[in-house]
Amino acid sequence: MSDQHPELHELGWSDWFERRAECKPGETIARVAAVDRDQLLLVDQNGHFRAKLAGSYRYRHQFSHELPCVGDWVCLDRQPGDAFGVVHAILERRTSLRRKSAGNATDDQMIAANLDRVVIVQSCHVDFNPKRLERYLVMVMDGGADPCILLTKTDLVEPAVLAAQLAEIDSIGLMAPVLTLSNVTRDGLDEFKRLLAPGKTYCFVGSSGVGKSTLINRLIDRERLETGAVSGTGEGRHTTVRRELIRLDGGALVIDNPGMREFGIVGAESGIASRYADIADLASNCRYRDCTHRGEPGCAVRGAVDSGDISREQIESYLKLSGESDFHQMSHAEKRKKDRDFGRYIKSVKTDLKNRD
Ligand SMILES: Nc1nc2c(ncn2[C@@H]2O[C@H](COP(=O)(O)OP(=O)(O)OP(=O)(O)O)[C@@H](O)[C@H]2O)c(=O)[nH]1
Ligand SMILES: [Zn+2]
Repeated sequence: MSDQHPELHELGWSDWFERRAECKPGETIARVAAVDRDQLLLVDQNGHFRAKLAGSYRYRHQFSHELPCVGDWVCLDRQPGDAFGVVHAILERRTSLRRKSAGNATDDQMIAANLDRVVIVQSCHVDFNPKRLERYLVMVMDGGADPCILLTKTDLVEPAVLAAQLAEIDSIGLMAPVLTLSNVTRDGLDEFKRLLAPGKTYCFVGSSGVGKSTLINRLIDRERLETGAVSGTGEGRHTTVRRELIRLDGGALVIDNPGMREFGIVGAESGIASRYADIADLASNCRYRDCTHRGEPGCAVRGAVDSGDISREQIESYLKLSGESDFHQMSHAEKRKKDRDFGRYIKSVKTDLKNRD
């Protein structure tokens, strides 16, 4: 299909969405920049504007994960002169970050959608905790986004301490990039900025106090954060909405909202880890010891996909998480070691999740 929305690429649009856009004639596409109760702040090639969800959409979609969240792409109706656009559809999400509900997956709370990379931030000073890092990793991968690990406050520890932490992360054997920086000395800041590609969407998760806001303020100039709010009058109510989807000078998009801050603190994610553990168990039944689960005969993992026991998405994120995309390039001994390490890793995450509450 030809690209019908070149002007949206700076906002994160891609062929993936183009193939799934099912807008009716006359409807346009925009991205959700913030959600404020029943009002949406949208952005398209012409700038920011307000919108509401069509009553019919609300009627047909009652689960919380079906409601728009920041980062979503929507189809809307907006006549010239209208104060509000009317949103009729939300495009399929390529990735998401969601807070798992204790009960049904349909009650999951969406935090943000269509993130390309989630930066998991820990301070190397007092916050460093590999177990927590692993939990974040599993949650990020479960939503389909690529993770990246960032250690902040390098100015507060001796180089040897930092080196030991990096070695510990390395021993987990994940393929996610690991970066370090100090918001104070700005050491590592330029390297980190190089990771941010134009038209890609990023967000930052991690415990309170690790330096997420400080870093985001370094990336955006402060002024834009404060004047980023858009005022408007909605049915007699005067409100101000702070933009949560921010475009950096280099063209990368950053989502920053309060939900991010709480992400990972809430429990009940053990379902995810046990799902991965199930796949790891299955893999031990594959005919070939070094099966990559990418089409070998006698593959138990593919078998489970074919019979519908596990979804293709789960397998994809499992393969990503286990780093098995690089698997076939390893020697036999390396593969054996990796299998063992990953099995152990998954078990530790699972145990850790169990022990948490
Ligand atoms: N020494 C040092 N201090 C830092 C660094 N980055 C942030 N800080 C300080 O750490 C404190 C917390 O930083 P924030 O940016 O507010 O942390 P946060 O992750 O946004 O925290 P929440 O908003 O609660 O999620 C502030 O006092 C910062 O000045 C760093 O690289 N080195
Ligand atoms: Zn297999």
